[in-house]
Amino acid sequence: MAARQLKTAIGLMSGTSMDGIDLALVKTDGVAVVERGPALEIAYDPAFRRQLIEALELAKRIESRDQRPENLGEIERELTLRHAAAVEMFLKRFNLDAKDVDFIGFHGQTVLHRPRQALTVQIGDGPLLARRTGIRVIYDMRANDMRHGGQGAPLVPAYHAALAAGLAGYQGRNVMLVNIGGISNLTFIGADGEIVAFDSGPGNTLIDQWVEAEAGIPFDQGGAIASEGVVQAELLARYLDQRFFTADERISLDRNDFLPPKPGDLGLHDGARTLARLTAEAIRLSMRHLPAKPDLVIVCGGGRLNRTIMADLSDVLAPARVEPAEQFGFNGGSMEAEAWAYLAVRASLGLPLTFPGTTGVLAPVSGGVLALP
Ligand SMILES: Nc1ncnc2c1ncn2[C@@H]1O[C@H](COP(=O)(O)OP(=O)(O)OP(=O)(O)O)[C@@H](O)[C@H]1O
Ligand SMILES: CC(=O)N[C@H]1[C@@H]2OC[C@@H](O2)[C@@H](O)[C@@H]1O[C@H](C)C(=O)O
Repeated sequence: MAARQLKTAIGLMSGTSMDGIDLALVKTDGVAVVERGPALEIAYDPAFRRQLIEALELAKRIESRDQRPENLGEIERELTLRHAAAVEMFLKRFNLDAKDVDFIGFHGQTVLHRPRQALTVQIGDGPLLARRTGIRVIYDMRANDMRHGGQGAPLVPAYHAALAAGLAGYQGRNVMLVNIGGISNLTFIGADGEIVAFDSGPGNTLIDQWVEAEAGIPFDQGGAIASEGVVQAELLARYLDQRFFTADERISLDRNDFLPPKPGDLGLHDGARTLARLTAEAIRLSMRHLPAKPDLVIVCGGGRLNRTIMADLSDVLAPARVEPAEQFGFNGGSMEAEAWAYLAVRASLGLPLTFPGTTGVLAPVSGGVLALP
């Protein structure tokens, strides 16, 4: 059989933390990940971050996915132009030309996600991005999954599985990849190759909102604030009592499904400590949906840099080995962007992006919309 042709793609991710744009280049045949290229993160300035927070508020009024209430359309345009500028910067930085790139995989910014209503909205204008960059863009990769009964998230598991397929020393073992971004999600790859994935609870978003409200800082660097606090058992129990942690069904999450604690007597440190523990306990409890326990847990996303979360995770998942992605030669900060590059190539070939075991979709489906320059 002739070898599949390799494609070069750049993935663009603006995640639920709304901290910036992650970019990564991947060369792939859409099956095996052949080569992971450079990655870059471009932070949003605080003013644009405020606009995105406003966008989440405006989006609450959306009833059908094309609606853009008030100035949401303008924010979408601004977001797209920032992505175009980010691509330009990426190409320049790594000495690449637009014609070296076959596809951009464009996530956009999720502003609303209501899987029960089969409604998911990512702002981001694919055709505008294609015109600005001169590169073919594949965007809106979640919608087709939802049309076929899926949760519309997570989509990264196909990429996690491709990475795990090359993992030395753990073939024939149960491996789990956990992404701790704003929200956390996990992919279990069983010793027999079975893939099960789902959103696993709040990641960093509550911690970010808490330290911002209490101390005016955007995140708990290294988990240092949390490390000085004490877990407040009652508050933790109240969070874990929510349906998400007790129901049999698996459901994907919207950023607003969990809210930070109310300011009051709790205090900065104890709040951050309790929320870090919540992140770990949420992952542990979500694992009730898995067919077996993992031997190895690989952590990616910004939360891997929070030492309090990592220590809690090792604690609650023992005896599993818990390691940051870098321990296995992966880039834990760019994995979602890499995934969007990989998924764009898969979409271009009509290969499935999601599976019954990942989003609950009725049958494996492809997805995405192609925009030409
Ligand atoms: N050095 C650090 N120490 C502690 N936490 C960090 C550090 N760097 C990043 N983070 C946390 O990680 C978050 C960003 O993580 P990431 O970029 O993986 O999220 P995202 O991609 O926006 O979210 P999602 O995966 O939910 O879409 C930050 O908001 C912050 O809370
Ligand atoms: C609707 C949406 O944007 N969901 C995000 C969010 O952030 C993490 C988690 O919730 C995950 O399900 C998903 O993103 C990743 C990239 C995914 O689809 O795999």
